[in-house]
Amino acid sequence: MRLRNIPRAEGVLEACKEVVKNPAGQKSRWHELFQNQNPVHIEIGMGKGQFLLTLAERNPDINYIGIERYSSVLLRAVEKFQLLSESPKGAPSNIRFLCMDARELPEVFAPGEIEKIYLNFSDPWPKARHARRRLTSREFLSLYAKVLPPGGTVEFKTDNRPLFDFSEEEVRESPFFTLDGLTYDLHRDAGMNQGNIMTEYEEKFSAAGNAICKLIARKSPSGSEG
Ligand SMILES: C[S@@+](CC[C@H](N)C(=O)[O-])C[C@H]1O[C@@H](n2cnc3c(N)ncnc32)[C@H](O)[C@@H]1O
Repeated sequence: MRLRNIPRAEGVLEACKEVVKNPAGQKSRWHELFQNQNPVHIEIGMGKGQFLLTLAERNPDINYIGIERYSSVLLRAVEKFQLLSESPKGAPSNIRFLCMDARELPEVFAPGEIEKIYLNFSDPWPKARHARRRLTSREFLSLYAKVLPPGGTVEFKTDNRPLFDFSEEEVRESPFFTLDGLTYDLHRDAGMNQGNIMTEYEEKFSAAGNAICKLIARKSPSGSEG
């Protein structure tokens, strides 16, 4: 996506009460913010928000937090949310938005505070020297292990086969996670595709004929918290 941080975005995000302005101040208190004890699921790199908004509408008993590091991109998701609010059906009340880098996860969430992490069509960072920046690298997996409880999961989708192969390898070598599911062609895999919600990138790439890969990594009961 070309847009980065732009002044108009800052104003809209500031005014939106679903955008949490001081996420670190909510650490250990996310249930208070949602005013219920429902599980919290997050999407990192939520982009324009179609995936998480649909999930939130379908699952009112789960709390969702969309994380995006660029305000210009988060703006698109928030505008989608605001359009829904003005529609007769209204917007889901179980969703919040954070403008932050995933590297800050342990400052924002206490150990075990998140039950599921979604990563969809994450940036591939194709150069080997940038491998640590990939959201499925061992560096990020160890951050995820800090905020998930034992049994918590990371679900990752992409059409980028080199990134997917790298991610599978990182999970297999991880001391914190075990591979719990994998497909190289999600849309033809009845089991893994059940309840699948397409992201904006998924719609674009599958329309172009690309197979979508998906893996599920589960935090081991014995795995330490990174
Ligand atoms: C290729 S887009 C995919 C958007 C969306 N998930 C989809 O599937 O349509 C990846 C998004 O992840 C965001 N992103 C990348 N690294 C991030 C990080 N470390 N923390 C938060 N967001 C990140 C990017 O800004 C971008 O919006």
